[in-house]
Amino acid sequence: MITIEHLSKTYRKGAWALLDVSLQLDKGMTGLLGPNGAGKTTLMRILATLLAPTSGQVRVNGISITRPEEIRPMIGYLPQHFHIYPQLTGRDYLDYAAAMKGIKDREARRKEVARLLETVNLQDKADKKVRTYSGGMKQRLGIAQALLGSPGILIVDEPTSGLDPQERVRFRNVLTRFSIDRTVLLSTHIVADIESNCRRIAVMNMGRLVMSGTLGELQACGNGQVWEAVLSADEFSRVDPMQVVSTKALPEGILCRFVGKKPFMGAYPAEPSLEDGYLALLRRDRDV
Ligand SMILES: Nc1ncnc2c1ncn2[C@@H]1O[C@H](COP(=O)(O)OP(=O)(O)OP(=O)(O)O)[C@@H](O)[C@H]1O
Repeated sequence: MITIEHLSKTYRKGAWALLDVSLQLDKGMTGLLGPNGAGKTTLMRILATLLAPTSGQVRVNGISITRPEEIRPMIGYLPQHFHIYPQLTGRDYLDYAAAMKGIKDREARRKEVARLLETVNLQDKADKKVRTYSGGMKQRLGIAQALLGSPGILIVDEPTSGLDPQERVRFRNVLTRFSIDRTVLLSTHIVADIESNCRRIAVMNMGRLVMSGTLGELQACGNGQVWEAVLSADEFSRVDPMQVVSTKALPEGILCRFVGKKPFMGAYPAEPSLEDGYLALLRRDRDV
């Protein structure tokens, strides 16, 4: 369990990258959602003890992150961008990463690496060089690296950007399996990644936590805020494009969806999706 209390971070001469964030993360997968620059990576790097906060407290299973040597064995971290030497094989890379994590005994390392290669379903490619891996295979290798030593907490930063849909689904399934008996924090700006995986959601915007709750609660943020209308091409050309969140071509015209205030008289109310709830929440936050 992770308890975050009044956490703030400012980079040198910068604005607040995090401002007074308080949040509790329990077992299971929590989705961390937010637009670019919301503060997700900053928060995750602090939790992984790679960055010191400016103020506030974080406890991992009751231990303060001011004691990183005690925290690090409990946490696996997959950063947004991670470097693997392309000349190494997947197996050699994991062996190296296991040595860096302090698994000194060669036989113990061999067993741990074999176990993780199987877990992320890379055993057939284990002895191929990383430069021959697809994006999804590299991400799975990244997850294997984060799982070295079986940490109870997994922090994964925007894992599916750049993956094709098939790889995304495979990667999500691997993560879902791990979240059953672990605390997993998964950051993304792709709402669909959260929808299929997460029990709970935290939404950040401009360094602040603007919502924390269930998927249903986020979806409900769109209640009374979602509108649809079928427009002709001419009518569509006169609509402010910033107001339209999606369109669909129909035989009778263009079905447009709007989030926010009723855009014009002829628009009719529609049921919000999770994405609509998220957009409504961000718009409300921007307008206050
Ligand atoms: N090393 C740094 N030095 C100065 N400012 C930084 C640094 N890293 C991040 N920031 C700033 O802190 C804020 C939060 O950035 P952060 O990377 O945490 O957001 P994010 O939600 O992870 O964004 P993205 O989805 O684009 O990865 C941004 O305004 C960013 O410009």
